[in-house]
Amino acid sequence: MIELINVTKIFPGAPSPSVDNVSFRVNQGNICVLLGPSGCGKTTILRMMNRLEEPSSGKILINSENTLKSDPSALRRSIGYVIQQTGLLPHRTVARNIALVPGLLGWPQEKINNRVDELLKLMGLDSGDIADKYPHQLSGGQMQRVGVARAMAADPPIMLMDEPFGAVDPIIRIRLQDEFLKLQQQVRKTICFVTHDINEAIKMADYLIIFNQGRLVQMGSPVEVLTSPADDFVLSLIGDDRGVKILDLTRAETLMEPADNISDDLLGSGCTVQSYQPVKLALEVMMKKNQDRVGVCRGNHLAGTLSWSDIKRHINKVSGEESEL
Ligand SMILES: Nc1ncnc2c1ncn2[C@@H]1O[C@H](COP(=O)(O)OP(=O)(O)OP(=O)(O)O)[C@@H](O)[C@H]1O
Repeated sequence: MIELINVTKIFPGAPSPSVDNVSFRVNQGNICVLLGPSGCGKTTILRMMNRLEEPSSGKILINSENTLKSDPSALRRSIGYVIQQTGLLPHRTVARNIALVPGLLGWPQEKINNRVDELLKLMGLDSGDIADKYPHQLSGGQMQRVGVARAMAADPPIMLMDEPFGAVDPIIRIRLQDEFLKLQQQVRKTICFVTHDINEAIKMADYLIIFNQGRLVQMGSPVEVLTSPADDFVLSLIGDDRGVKILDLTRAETLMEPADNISDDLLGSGCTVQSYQPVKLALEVMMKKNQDRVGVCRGNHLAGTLSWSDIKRHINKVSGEESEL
């Protein structure tokens, strides 16, 4: 749906390209996360997608159309854009901020009002309480939700999200991430999401693209990147605890031993997880219950068990370490 082909951006007077010969594709309905340290060119890439910047060379296709041949205003109205500072207009109420793009597109007022109400509900905001407030009267979390609602107002198929949850505290941030992932299950937008937070990247990404100094250094699913980092830079970016991060992405059923000869005692003890839940949760349940294995259930039925030694073996395998932990 979005494709970059050999895109380079050199700002006037800059000693080196901010974006250096970058090519990648974002598939429809996926969240593609651009990850990398500050200044590696992530924001510039997003801004080139909606023509707030122009590439020095190369091209960007959206639905196979070269964006440089489209009308920039029409292009921007067809793409939702969320930035860290939310970009809300301070002199407009929440409702009028959300109504901005539908208004520019000439929607009838009643349709706009209904859409504003619908979006506030979707974002878990009480319309009666918040619609007539101004941005400075909102909490950080509310402001970020309104920023996302505004970007979604005209139901664009593509959303560009630049550190959209960066300005809130870690607890609200996790809540906003969870809410957004739940919402994405319903709306299935094509999303390019920028962050420099590895944990956020792993959590949000269907597909991860890593940059260093304007260059693309690795792309793949979070599990692929964690299990096979391309070089020392990626290794340092993802951190020493990549084994633990993988446990958060691995479903309990993939490591369990089948339940053939096991009694159902574990079921009674509450020392269980569901088959689709992450191995990391299984580890937490084990520690809480002071056990060295958990039951892995499908619904009410015990499908297998997962032991501490199964998990250790897995961590050693993905970390490529010979030694026992
Ligand atoms: N308008 C501009 N003029 C000149 N240089 C710019 C401009 N915009 C960005 N740059 C430079 O391009 C490089 C990449 O910046 P960019 O904002 O894309 O990085 P980033 O990875 O998004 O960083 P951050 O995570 O800090 O937002 C930086 O060196 C920055 O100084």
